[in-house]
Amino acid sequence: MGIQVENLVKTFRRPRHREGILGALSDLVYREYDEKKAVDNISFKIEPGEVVGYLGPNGAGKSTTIKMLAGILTPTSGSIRVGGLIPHTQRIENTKRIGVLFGQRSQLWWEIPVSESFQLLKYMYKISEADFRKRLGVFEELISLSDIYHLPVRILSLGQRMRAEMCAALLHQPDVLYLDEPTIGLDAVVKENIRNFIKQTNQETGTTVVLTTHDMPDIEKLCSRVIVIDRGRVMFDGNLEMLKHRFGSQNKLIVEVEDGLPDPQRLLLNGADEVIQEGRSSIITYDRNRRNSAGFLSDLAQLHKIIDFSVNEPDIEEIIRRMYKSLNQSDVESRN
Ligand SMILES: Nc1ncnc2c1ncn2[C@@H]1O[C@H](COP(=O)(O)OP(=O)(O)OP(=O)(O)O)[C@@H](O)[C@H]1O
Repeated sequence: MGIQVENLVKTFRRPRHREGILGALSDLVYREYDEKKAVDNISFKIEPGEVVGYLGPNGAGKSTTIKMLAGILTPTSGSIRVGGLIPHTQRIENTKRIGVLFGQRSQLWWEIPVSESFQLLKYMYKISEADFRKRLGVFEELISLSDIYHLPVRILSLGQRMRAEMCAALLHQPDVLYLDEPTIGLDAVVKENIRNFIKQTNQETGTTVVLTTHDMPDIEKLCSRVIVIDRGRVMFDGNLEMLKHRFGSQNKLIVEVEDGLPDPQRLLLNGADEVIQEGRSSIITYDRNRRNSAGFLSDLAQLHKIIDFSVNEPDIEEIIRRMYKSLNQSDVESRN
């Protein structure tokens, strides 16, 4: 199922708190409000079966968008179509076709065993006994459920609960899955299990997946495309290769020479963007679209005996960090 979002806006009205006792009394008599545009004219189109990472710094508007896509929040303006439906007006039909997981909040009933939550979901979504059994079998195979199936949710560890939450979100075999921070707070092994589960579900059932995350391996492992937002606006929409090309052209050459340290000024004159010396190593940062490691190495070899060297390309974590930094810089520039 595809998703179409056009000129989406969500403005929140927040009561303004005036300072001091007089301020508090005035607040009681006459409330003033601040407006916050959490989502500011966002448009994108997601094809059926795509796995899209919806990224951005804290407070960028990711959760607000997901809540509008899921029909939990009503947009201030703009339009959303999920498989042709308008989520906030056709809530019931829409809910049947989507699965939602908010990593920070539980969708399961706290006091009752996972198995009974699943029975309730089976009833709510009118899942046949045969389909129910079949899906439990798939979940068991992909993520293993039997160890926690009869335990009440409140006694589950975070990792155990997230396994149950993922299965609960997928029990009715939704066409679209919205995941808000699905791996937050999990240990490395559970994270990897959850990622595999999402990937296999997408591959086997063609479920469209939109996920927000601050976890870079989630993105690398899962997302064929990323949409990056900042202060409610789309800053980048494309595949990871495009993102790497735009923000990941800086390589690091790490060199160790026999006789002391090379002259940083000379390296900077030769086109290095930055030279950091740590112990016996020199870390030379350069833009690989303009320079290459061979150039630096041959120049260094004229004056030094090179003992060791390596070249590091930036990983996705570094690329996103640079992108967020450049978003902040453009903010500072536009304010000046
Ligand atoms: N119910 C609300 N009332 C008022 N303001 C809100 C409400 N929900 C979110 N906001 C504000 O809207 C902005 C976007 O919030 P949102 O939760 O969508 O960000 P986010 O990108 O998901 O952030 P994070 O990565 O920290 O989860 C923030 O400034 C937030 O304070």
